[in-house]
Amino acid sequence: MTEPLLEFRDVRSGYGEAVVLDNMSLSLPPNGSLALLGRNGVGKSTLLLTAMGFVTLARGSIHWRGTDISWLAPHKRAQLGLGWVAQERDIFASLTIEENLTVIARPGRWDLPAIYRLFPRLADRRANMGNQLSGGEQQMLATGRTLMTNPAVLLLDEPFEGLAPIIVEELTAAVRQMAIDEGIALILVEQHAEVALGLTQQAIIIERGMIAHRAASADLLKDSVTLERYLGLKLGAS
Ligand SMILES: Nc1ncnc2c1ncn2[C@@H]1O[C@H](COP(=O)(O)OP(=O)(O)OP(=O)(O)O)[C@@H](O)[C@H]1O
Repeated sequence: MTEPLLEFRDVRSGYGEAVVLDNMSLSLPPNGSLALLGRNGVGKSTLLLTAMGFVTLARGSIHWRGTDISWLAPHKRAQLGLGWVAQERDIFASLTIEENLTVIARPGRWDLPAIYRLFPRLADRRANMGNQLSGGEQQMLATGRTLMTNPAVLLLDEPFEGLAPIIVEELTAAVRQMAIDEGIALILVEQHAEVALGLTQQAIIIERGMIAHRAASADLLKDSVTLERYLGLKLGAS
């Protein structure tokens, strides 16, 4: 059996005394893709922050290719190949697009030409400053900047939030290319469940910090009862 790329074993984590995630066990194979679904505030972003080491573990362990990384600092996890794209996007406002892309780059197949092929909008605006970008361009830049570190897994936190439908389509195509064509593993936190399920192989639904449901994404997409029960989603109406 292939060793998982990233594994959570019975993880409990949170902020200070407040437990947000509990009994969290999941396993992401190399080239795997996982949608994290759930209503607002159930702990999806906290799961990504826990994977990166920004949120401290209270119990359990986190493993990368079989090695326990539970106590490794976030920048060390990034060096191992965990590529996190924050919900806030965190663009450097006083740097150009090109400078934003190269500032934390590491050698690999994702270099400037590859990012510009994936996001032609960024190529057109390469000299624009970070504070002169639309929300969609910021998201492309945040994603491109993380790809420039040549990660083995991308952790995307609500990448489509607040974006116009045409931009969502462009980004969806890019994510599909990364995940399906390029084989980068992916954990995708997303409010648009139908979009997330269309981009991933597996899905979990989180409720009050615990896994309430696991399924293959294609199966969950057809499971209107579960989607409505946990997400309040009526199929075709999202
Ligand atoms: N820095 C923090 N300090 C204390 N509590 C926090 C902090 N960040 C998040 N929380 C709390 O942790 C819980 C889970 O938040 P989290 O952002 O992980 O949820 P989420 O599922 O990603 O929600 P959303 O879809 O709204 O982003 C919430 O109750 C939230 O208020």
